[in-house]
Amino acid sequence: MATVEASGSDGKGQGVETSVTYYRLEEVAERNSSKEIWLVIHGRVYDVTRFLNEHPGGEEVLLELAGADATESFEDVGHSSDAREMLKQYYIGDVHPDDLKPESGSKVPSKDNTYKSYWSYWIIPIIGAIVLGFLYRYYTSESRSS
Ligand code: HEM
Repeated sequence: MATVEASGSDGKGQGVETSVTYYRLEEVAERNSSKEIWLVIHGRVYDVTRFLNEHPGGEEVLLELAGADATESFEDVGHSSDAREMLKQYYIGDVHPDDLKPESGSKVPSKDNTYKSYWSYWIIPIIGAIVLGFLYRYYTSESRSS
């Protein structure tokens, strides 16, 4: 089982391979100067302080996103697989589950909406057909009786 630290302050895994340190977004946001730069990419926290001068894309872009979620910018650049491999060196932990954007959560209501729209899509024509059936029977029975 993973050892979970609810709020890491030093980011050390204490040598346990399976341990995950969770960081609140507030903690990440504090690391936003050139002294210490943390970034969030795909829900993972990276300490890129020592990478600042080595980044082929320059230090400015990292400084701009310091303490924030850089997922979109990281993906927009189309980083190579080598760049993605490099991420591992700077990984210090995960964003606390309570702070994760409801990416999967938002799928549930959208599924619900699809479900609802699916029903409204079918129920209206079905009710319409039933009403038309009744009207047809009503008029045909009336014309027969007169
Ligand atoms: C720890 C995070 C990051 C790592 C390890 C990383 C690594 C790299 C590497 C290895 C390259 C060379 C090209 C490649 O191999 O893809 C690169 C280029 C670049 N990176 Fe990053 N990067 C990181 C974060 C970011 C972020 C957050 C941005 C924000 C926009 C960014 C913007 C760029 C740009 C603009 C280039 C230059 C692309 C080019 O000239 O073709 N990088 N990065």
